[in-house]
Amino acid sequence: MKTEGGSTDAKRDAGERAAEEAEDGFVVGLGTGSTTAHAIRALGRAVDDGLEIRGIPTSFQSRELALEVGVPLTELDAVDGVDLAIDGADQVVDDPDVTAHGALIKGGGGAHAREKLVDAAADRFIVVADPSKLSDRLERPVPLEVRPDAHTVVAERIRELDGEPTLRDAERKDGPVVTDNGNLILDCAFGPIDDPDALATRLSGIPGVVEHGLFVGLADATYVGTEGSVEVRRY
Ligand SMILES: O=C(CO)[C@H](O)[C@H](O)COP(=O)(O)O
Repeated sequence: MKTEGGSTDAKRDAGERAAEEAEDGFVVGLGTGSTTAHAIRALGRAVDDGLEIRGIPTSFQSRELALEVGVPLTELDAVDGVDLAIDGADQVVDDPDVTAHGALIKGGGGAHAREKLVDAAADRFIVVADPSKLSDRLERPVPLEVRPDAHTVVAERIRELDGEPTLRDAERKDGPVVTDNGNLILDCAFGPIDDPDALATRLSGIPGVVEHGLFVGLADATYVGTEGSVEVRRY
């Protein structure tokens, strides 16, 4: 379930601007997706120019790209902390008048379990986005990474919460998407989500759910590329 739309230039502007926040000695969380890929490429160029960082990939995709562009890698359990995480989002609440301002839906690439681990561990978590991701509330389906043997019982619990679960199908492979962790993805439509924090708590409590794609209270800022400039939302 990749987010559709969004200009490449806007994504590049956001990603490259966020990469400028990395400093010598930083451990940097490397998110997943097309917007973050611009940040990883910019970090690779900065490393070529002498910046000394280590990256923690959040997916097979971000690991491969980091290796390709020369960002030295480490692991979450091999470092004392994460200084900065840069990651994309599928939807971002952009309304300073609501408590959910800055809450996210992630997992369009099925990488949200590792992304949440790394983003939550970071001293500073910057979301990179183009304007198509901004919304006054979260309403896209929420991806749930679920254990393969649990997908039918989790789907039933989602229906009890008035959600509509859909097992994510793979493209160019018969059957479902299998995550980097060997699990399945249920995309769960709840309609407009008035209280993401409350829904996040309920989803976390369902046995068999490895991780859900609601990121509430985690982001420190969103860098929004607007084709030529970058608007910064701080939380
Ligand atoms: O959460 C994610 C992957 O699980 C991505 O960050 C999210 O889907 C945004 O991707 P893109 O920058 O390609 O629009």
